[in-house]
Amino acid sequence: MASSSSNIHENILFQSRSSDVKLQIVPVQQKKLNHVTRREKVGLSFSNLSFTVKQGKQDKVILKDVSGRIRPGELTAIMGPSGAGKSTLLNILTGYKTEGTRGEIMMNDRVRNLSKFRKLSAYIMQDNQLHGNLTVNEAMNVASKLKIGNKSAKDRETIIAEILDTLGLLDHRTTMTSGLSGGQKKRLSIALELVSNPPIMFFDEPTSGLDSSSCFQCISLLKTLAAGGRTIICTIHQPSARLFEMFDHLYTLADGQCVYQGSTTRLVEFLGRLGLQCPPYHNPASYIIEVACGEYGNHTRTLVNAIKNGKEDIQNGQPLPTLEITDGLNNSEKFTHDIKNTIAAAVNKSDYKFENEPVYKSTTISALPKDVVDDIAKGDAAKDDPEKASANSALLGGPTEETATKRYGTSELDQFFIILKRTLLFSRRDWTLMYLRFFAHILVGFLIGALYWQIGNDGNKVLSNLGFLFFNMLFLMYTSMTITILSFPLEMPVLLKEHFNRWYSLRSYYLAITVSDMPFQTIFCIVYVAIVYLMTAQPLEIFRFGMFLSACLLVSFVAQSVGLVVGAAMNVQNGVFLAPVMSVPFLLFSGFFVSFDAIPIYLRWITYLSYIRYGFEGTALATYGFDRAKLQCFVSYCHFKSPQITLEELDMINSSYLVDAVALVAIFFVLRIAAYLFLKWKLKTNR
Ligand SMILES: Nc1ncnc2c1ncn2[C@@H]1O[C@H](COP(=O)(O)OP(=O)(O)OP(=O)(O)O)[C@@H](O)[C@H]1O
Repeated sequence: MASSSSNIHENILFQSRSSDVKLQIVPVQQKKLNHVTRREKVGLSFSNLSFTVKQGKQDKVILKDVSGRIRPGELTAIMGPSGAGKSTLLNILTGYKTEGTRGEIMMNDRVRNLSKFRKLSAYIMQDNQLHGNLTVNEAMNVASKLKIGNKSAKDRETIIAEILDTLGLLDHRTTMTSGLSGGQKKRLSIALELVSNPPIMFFDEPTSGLDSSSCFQCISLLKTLAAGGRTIICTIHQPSARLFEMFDHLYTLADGQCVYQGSTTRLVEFLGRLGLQCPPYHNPASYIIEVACGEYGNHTRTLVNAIKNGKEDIQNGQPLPTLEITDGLNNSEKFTHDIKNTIAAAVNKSDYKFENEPVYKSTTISALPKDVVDDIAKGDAAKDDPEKASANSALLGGPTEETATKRYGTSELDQFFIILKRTLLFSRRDWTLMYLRFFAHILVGFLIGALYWQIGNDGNKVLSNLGFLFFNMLFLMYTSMTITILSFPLEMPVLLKEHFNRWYSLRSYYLAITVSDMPFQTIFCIVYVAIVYLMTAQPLEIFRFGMFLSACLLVSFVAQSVGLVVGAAMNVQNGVFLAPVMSVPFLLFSGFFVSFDAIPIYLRWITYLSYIRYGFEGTALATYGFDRAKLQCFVSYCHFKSPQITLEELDMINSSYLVDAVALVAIFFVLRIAAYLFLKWKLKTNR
């Protein structure tokens, strides 16, 4: 009976939704990850973990001295009412949150080295964070090149096929990520991380937004991953009874304290001992949440004391803890004292072990496919024998030299090229980023060309021509800046996830995105400048055109850098408002509205910061400088017939094009470095 149910589960798990009808006739295939890199098993324990945030002048304690233990080969659920601290605990365990945290986190019974831990773990966040403009295959290729770039292309291909097959995504290889269903996106997020076969995986609400069937598929998948020897931890709100029984281990929080830790099958018994009888046919998962919410009276302290705030771990076959009579307060102070002594002894001896050694057994094991059960059994049997273990399990095996020493799966130079290629690929597919921008440049180019038609050599229309030069700056500034402000913050969540999961360094990423848009921006700018330059009849001399174009290009690159700084420092809403507002002084002090001499001395410094001024001056010098011959005059008197007079009026007679160009290059570099620093800061503070 159990075996047939497991077959059905497996079928449901690995068939696409559209092929439900074939469910009964497709033979069950053994789906195992045989080619992924073998990694060591990771067990995690924590003791007296507290998390405090500042709220105004006061400290708010969110986690209160909780302890716990999470074993490899088990699927662990962190449950609790809303606001109990589930996400906070998960974020601390992943290493995503470090500030404001107190307490010990141990990895395989040794004090955790966060850097080493991050190499072994993967954090799959709630909102999937995928690039919509890549196909499943492309996304997998990028992940594999970044994470296991040392393997041959053929090996990577095999691993990708194996993972996609196992996760039921093989038929969707060519589907765009944006076209996947919620459950498929979740599976793709898992597949991307599975490439490097992390022994410990964290999931923040993996079932949120999924229908009940997809929830079941998702949890079944996590169960299968756990059965392979991995440590799987996820937060979950309130699973159905069917989902709940798939978890091996339950960690329940209420008001920042642990109210239950142990096997899911012992929960009802544990609560019963404390006089909290779960009604028959009532979902135990709902019942513990109701108890934690205080629907049956305030039992939080009793539960916290009974489970010793997570120090007790109720496993199958282990006696339930006896309820200690206390003064009614939780025992955390006593525990803190105890554990500090234990840790101090451990640091001296380096052999710290948790109170209760794990009893590694799952009562829901019969719900799993047979090969998975075999794996668990082998893992169990080989537990005390590392050699046996590495031979038997898909996951086991000590860390290789590589995983032990290298921070990333590939060199930073390779990372740069892989990210560059990926960015170019989805830029090419991004309608707004590419085609709309291209059409906007052409359209505005022709409009401006028509408006200022053939005025460039007319001595009577010099002021209008200066207006044209200024408008060029305005247009190039806004288009380059706003597109970056709009698109860059959208990248942030993906960057946060990938960078946290050690796909690449921030340096490689930043360099790649810095370089990636330049070719497109250059082409758009050349097309625009060529159109307006010819239509407005500016001097037809190659060197003047070259200088004019260079000044325009530099201004658009600088404006793009401003967009990057704003995009890195704030969200889209604030950026879209603030960036244009902040640009106003630069426009005012560009030299077009007020000449330099007319500006009050105490405000002149702003002109030195105005990149628009350097751009405007550069194009004006390219147009009227370098001994340009007198303009034509079609009326009786043209005041600006001589280009010299125009430059004198603009206070540019002694200006140097070279100085303008160097200033623009310098501002460009300063802004790019500033954007990098903002990004670095944001990656830190966003956690
Ligand atoms: N940075 C912070 N500043 C202030 N309060 C915070 C901060 N982070 C978390 N909290 C508070 O801590 C409590 C626990 O938050 P957490 O997100 O961990 O809860 P949760 O159990 O995951 O809730 P939910 O199920 O609703 O997501 C909440 O009351 C939350 O408002």
